[in-house]
Amino acid sequence: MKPSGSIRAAGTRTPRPPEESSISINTILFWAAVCLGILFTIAPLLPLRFVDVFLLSTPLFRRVSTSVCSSGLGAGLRVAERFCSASHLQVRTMASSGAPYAWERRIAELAVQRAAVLTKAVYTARVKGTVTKSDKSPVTIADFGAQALVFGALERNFPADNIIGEEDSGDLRTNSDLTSLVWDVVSTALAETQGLEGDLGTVSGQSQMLEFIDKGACANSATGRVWALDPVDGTKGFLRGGQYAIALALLVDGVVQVGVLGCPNLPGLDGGEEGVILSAVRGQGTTVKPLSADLDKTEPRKTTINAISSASEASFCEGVESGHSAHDVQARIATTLGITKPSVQLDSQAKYASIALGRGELYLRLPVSMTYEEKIWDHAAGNIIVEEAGGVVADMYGRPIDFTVGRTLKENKGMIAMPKQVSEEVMKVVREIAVEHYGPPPKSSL
Ligand SMILES: Nc1ncnc2c1ncn2[C@@H]1O[C@H](COP(=O)(O)O)[C@@H](O)[C@H]1OP(=O)(O)O
Ligand SMILES: [Mg+2]
Repeated sequence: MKPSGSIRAAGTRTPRPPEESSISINTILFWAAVCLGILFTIAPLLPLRFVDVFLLSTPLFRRVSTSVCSSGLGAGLRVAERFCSASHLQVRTMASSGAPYAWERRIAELAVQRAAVLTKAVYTARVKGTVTKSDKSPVTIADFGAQALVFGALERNFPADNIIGEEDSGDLRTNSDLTSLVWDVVSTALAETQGLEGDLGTVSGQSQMLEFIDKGACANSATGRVWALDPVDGTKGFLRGGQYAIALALLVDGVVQVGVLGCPNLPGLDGGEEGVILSAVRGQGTTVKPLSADLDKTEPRKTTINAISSASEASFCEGVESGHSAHDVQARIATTLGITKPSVQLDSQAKYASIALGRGELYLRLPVSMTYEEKIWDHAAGNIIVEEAGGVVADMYGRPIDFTVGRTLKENKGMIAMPKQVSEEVMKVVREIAVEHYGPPPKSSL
């Protein structure tokens, strides 16, 4: 694990790796801006291949353009950008966006999209390389492969950040056949997404793949910048042919600041192709795009939770697995709230995505056992995506979710997500039924 000496003020871009931030003298920046301005201006006149290769693949270009923008000398560059052809949009997006966490959001979206190429291939494949983990839950080659791809992308872009990931390479290191299966799907996904290599990097071979998979062992979620990943959330749904999600979030000092959910099997936008990718940055709202879109060239669409005036109007969703949430308690809550529509059952954080898309209003997740501790990667991305869409997320006692306590959310029990307008009404009913059914909130373990 890398040292956690990476605490930065919320909302600031991750500094480039040490060697990249060394270009800091104003004179160099000024002349770099001038040169880039000239280059961008004459770009359309040059052979496309030369320009693309130069602009998109040289590390020097990335270093200089990042420094130029952050130093405020990017004006010439931005003016020159107007003359550029569409093939440079990738660079323009990277260089000119000043919104907090724009870089993190973009890389997280691209990484989730590339991971989805892999998971979709495994989803339809006959062999999924399923093994059962020590906690009896299933894991497939898609979980391992997607984790390797996403962690490789984080390592390339944010090498000082810490990472919490659901999987580790233990099962692979003792099973070379399984490792080969994972490598097959990783290398295929890399080949199919070559255009992303400049931004996300690659995986050089099986040994680096295992190294990447093991980058998620961080146990501290309270300080510094920490990414949390569930490479295939809802593995049971994934194996059953149901919903699943690739869920990635960035926490800064224990607060979720960025969340991305790739949901390959959710219905598309406007009746389009199946699959959506949602993302949220704290204070900037939640947006959605088709999962298969060219993300740099597609305008994000704002999405908001349905504003209802009474909980009785809600349709509610819950998990499919009766071992993961208490369907009977959820049904009782729904009846008490006056909800008449039957529940919509779907696996994974696709539930958070669905209500953020206005395809349902309420998500109820009451525990089957009070000893179960929800995992940070199962909720961090969904949490910010609902909150930024105008929703409220709380536990069954109405307490906010505490993401500072490590890999599990041990300070909370159960989970509910709802529109702000009815949150008091819903939380009152859920709290009363929770106390009656499970007893009062357990004492804090801190
Ligand atoms: N006993 C349990 N209670 C609540 N959630 C659980 C339980 N066992 C597993 N899970 C988690 O529920 C998530 C899926 O939720 P849903 O059923 O709503 O789709 C998975 O991430 C799964 O974790 P894991 O990935 O470790 O199996
Ligand atoms: Mg999960």
